[in-house]
Amino acid sequence: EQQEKWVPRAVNMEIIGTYAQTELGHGTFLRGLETTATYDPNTEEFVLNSPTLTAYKWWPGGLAHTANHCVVVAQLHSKGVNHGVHPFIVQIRDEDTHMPLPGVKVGEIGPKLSFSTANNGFLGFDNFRVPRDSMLMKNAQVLKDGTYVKSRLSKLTYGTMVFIRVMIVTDMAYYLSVGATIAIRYSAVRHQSKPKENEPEPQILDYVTQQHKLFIALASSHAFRVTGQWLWTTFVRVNKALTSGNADTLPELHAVACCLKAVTTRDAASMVEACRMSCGGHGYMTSSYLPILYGITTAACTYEGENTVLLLQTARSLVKAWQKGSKGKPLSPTEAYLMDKSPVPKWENTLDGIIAGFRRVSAGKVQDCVSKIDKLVKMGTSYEDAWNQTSVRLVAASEAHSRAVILATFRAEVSRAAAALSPPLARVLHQLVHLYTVYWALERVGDLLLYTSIAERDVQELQQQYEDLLQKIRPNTVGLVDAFDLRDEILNSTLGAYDGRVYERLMEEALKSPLNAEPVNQSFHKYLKPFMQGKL
Ligand SMILES: CCCCCCCCCCCCCC(=O)SCCNC(=O)CCNC(=O)[C@H](O)C(C)(C)COP(=O)(O)OP(=O)(O)OC[C@H]1O[C@@H](n2cnc3c(N)ncnc32)[C@H](O)[C@@H]1OP(=O)(O)O
Ligand SMILES: Cc1cc2nc3c(=O)[nH]c(=O)nc-3n(C[C@H](O)[C@H](O)[C@H](O)COP(=O)(O)OP(=O)(O)OC[C@H]3O[C@@H](n4cnc5c(N)ncnc54)[C@H](O)[C@@H]3O)c2cc1C
Repeated sequence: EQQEKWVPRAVNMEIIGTYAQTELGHGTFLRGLETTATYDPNTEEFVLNSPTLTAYKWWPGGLAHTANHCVVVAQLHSKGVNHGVHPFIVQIRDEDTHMPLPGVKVGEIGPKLSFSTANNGFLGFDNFRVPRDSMLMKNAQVLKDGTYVKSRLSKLTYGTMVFIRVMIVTDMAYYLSVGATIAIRYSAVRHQSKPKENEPEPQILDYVTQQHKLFIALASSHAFRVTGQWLWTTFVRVNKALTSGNADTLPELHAVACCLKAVTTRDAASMVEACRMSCGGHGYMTSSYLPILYGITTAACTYEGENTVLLLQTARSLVKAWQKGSKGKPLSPTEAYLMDKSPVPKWENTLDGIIAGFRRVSAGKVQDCVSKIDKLVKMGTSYEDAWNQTSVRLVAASEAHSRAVILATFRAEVSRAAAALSPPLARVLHQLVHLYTVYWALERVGDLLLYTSIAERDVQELQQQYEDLLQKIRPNTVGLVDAFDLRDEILNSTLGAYDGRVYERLMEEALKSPLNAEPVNQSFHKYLKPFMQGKL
């Protein structure tokens, strides 16, 4: 009945909430969170407290001035025992006056790289009492007398984070579609330089280096949208199993959500930055929206699980899978390829050949990690230290695994959908799959040379395939970004507007600057003039 109590009020916006988990002192290590929730059986209440400065919640979006409730993650104490972190729904502001309630200290954390509208806040409790039913009791419970009833699976507390990580993959597809639309439309409008003296300045979109910078962002948007849909379907299936008490598929979902969130956010941030730089000086204008878009995508590399930490979570799963598989036990579908012990096949410069190559790279890296860890442990190093000393390789193995998942999913889903598409559209989408796959083969050619039978002539041929694909995709580029159908109001960009009136829009925006309100700014009279007269 807790959902009946809280959900309708949240849906109709009586409750405006946020997720208050991260503290000044801990964001990654959840078992180290310091906020306490101590059960008082005499009053059937929890007493929330921030015992130290580092216990203050810090970062939750909307916490500073918007939220009047929040989900607080705190160490649950009852009958003198600490049962670990649990979620509590807590009202922090009066619903009429919006004043912080007594015992609640809340405020804004200050300027950030971007997300300037998110009023991320801090929150401290001074022995703040909440009723027993504030504890979200879907998984674990505390009875009236303070008896703690354990969840059947402690990690279910972490379920919110899996959900958001799943959603973030699709978010990155969207942000890349915005960045690609702005940069490609601008590149179609911008003319620059004179490679041929007797011809007009060409569109910068005709420079192959510009195509190299931008087409991968376009292709990645589709790759991440398709992968995000696959991941969501997987999430729904796992959650259905969880509701019937079967948690067998949760570890695989956690592992694949971690590495896909990490890889898609890092790619999105770096590709949006490439979109910005491909627009020259005008890409550095806030009015282009690209700097803001970079701020949004790079934040995703940190929030909802810092990328390195998440890649190491996946690596933990890959190492365990390797050890399980080596004992002949069955592996999860996404990790089953790790046990492919067949001899390394002759390299093929085909999509299937490249996907198989990435699986070989991932399996080879995982095997190398397991060998290094085993060797260190045999020499007397603790497992934890051996893990840490191998962690750079573990992250690389995780990335290779993630790339293999994306490549295979993108190819499979487009091939499946192609049958229902017009031949011209199917052809263009296949070109994007091909470009994405060959791009990453070239980006990771060192790994392929180490773990597959790819030869120098294959690499030369892949480079030529890549350059041919840039040429094939060029005529459809503007059509492909128009197909994202992003309205000008959403793009919010002087460079990406549908009508292509870039220069007029740049000047219109510039004239809105408060510094253009008067021909001589008062700073001249206050600082420059006295300085020039030697009076400062
Ligand atoms: C509407 C949608 C909107 C989309 C987004 C919009 C923008 C959003 C705007 C901004 C929003 C930003 C909002 C925010 O930023 S909210 C704050 C986000 N914060 C985090 O993500 C914290 C990250 N840290 C952790 O998750 C944990 O501390 C980790 C995992 C690192 C270690 O933790 P711990 O030390 O306790 O665990 P362990 O490593 O010993 O592993 C122990 C076992 O547990 C398993 N395990 C671990 N985790 C999970 C899991 N989750 N599901 C299932 N299983 C899990 C694990 O596989 C292992 O299994 P085994 O190997 O023992 O079998
Ligand atoms: C824009 C934004 C919005 C946010 N919104 C929210 C929100 O709404 N609610 C909320 O609760 N939180 C929110 N956060 C906080 C976010 O979840 C944390 O910042 C994130 O979990 C990382 O934790 P941290 O900041 O403590 O970094 P740390 O974990 O301290 O990371 C610092 C460095 O230490 C490394 N490191 C840490 N642990 C390990 C390890 N075990 N192995 C190897 N390296 C390690 C990391 O890789 C990283 O390089 C937000 C953050 C941002 C930037």
